[in-house]
Amino acid sequence: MPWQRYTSCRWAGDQRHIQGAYVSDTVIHIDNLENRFGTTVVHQGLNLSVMRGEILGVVGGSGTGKSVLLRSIVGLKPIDDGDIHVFGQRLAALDRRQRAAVERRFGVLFQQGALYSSLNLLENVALPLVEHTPLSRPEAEQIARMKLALVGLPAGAAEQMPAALSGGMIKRAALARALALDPDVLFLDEPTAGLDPISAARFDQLLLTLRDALGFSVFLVTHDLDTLYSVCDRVAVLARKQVLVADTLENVAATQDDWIQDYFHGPRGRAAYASMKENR
Ligand SMILES: Nc1ncnc2c1ncn2[C@@H]1O[C@H](COP(=O)(O)OP(=O)(O)OP(=O)(O)O)[C@@H](O)[C@H]1O
Repeated sequence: MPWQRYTSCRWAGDQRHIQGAYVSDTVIHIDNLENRFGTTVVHQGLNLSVMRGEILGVVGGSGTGKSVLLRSIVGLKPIDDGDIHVFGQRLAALDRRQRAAVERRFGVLFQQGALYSSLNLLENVALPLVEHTPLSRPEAEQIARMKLALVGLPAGAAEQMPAALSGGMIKRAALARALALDPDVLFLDEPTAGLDPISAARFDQLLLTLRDALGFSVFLVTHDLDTLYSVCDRVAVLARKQVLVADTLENVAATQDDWIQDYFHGPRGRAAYASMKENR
């Protein structure tokens, strides 16, 4: 029983105070992960945990393997070594049916939004419900309308095609689809990329509000320093094939590492920090 193994580990009983709420569980634990493409080693000896209810920001230079890490957890990239435990279950030990049950508890928003261009917003959001639940199409569409409202889209948006929408609306619709099955963990790959600063800030605020209301955990790959400062409980830095540090933003920013110092204390980092202080 893999979960029994956890009970003797330091992080199993770890209690953290995250934005006003105590969380006491690890939902994802990655142990000694290795990922390769041919002779290119992307991850080696990578360790990381995601705690229940937290928003974990994942940062690192381009090509350090943030998206590959996300894809490994959600089952889109077979890992080459190590272990990933999700909800106390070792992924490699699960059969197809068990794995599908775990993956059903994930919501994923990919970098490009990834809506089906031939389906309107309502059909896009209803699709996972039609495919993965016994709901009838009218029932699925009723829930899809609620999800579209939840992310702040007007009722009239349901019948619109993705091509007719702004970037911010597409991100919201993609978020509605990621939330369709009421996930326990939401995976977001650069959700604010390509958005203007006002739309990006609104998206960040929406994410925070939904997390506080619904209590899911978030694995958030981002380059956006404003997002890190405004929504993340902890930040993990990927560098040199591993997670260099995973801690509060304050502790991460104080870590003595050239990339971290450049990233958090360069001009953009200082501006994001100043903006966060101003908005508090
Ligand atoms: N399907 C693939 N085949 C071969 N190599 C790949 C594949 N997917 C990713 N890689 C390589 O893995 C490495 C990590 O890629 P990944 O997309 O995870 O980086 P990233 O940190 O998300 O980068 P960015 O911040 O630029 O999006 C890169 O060197 C990339 O070329």
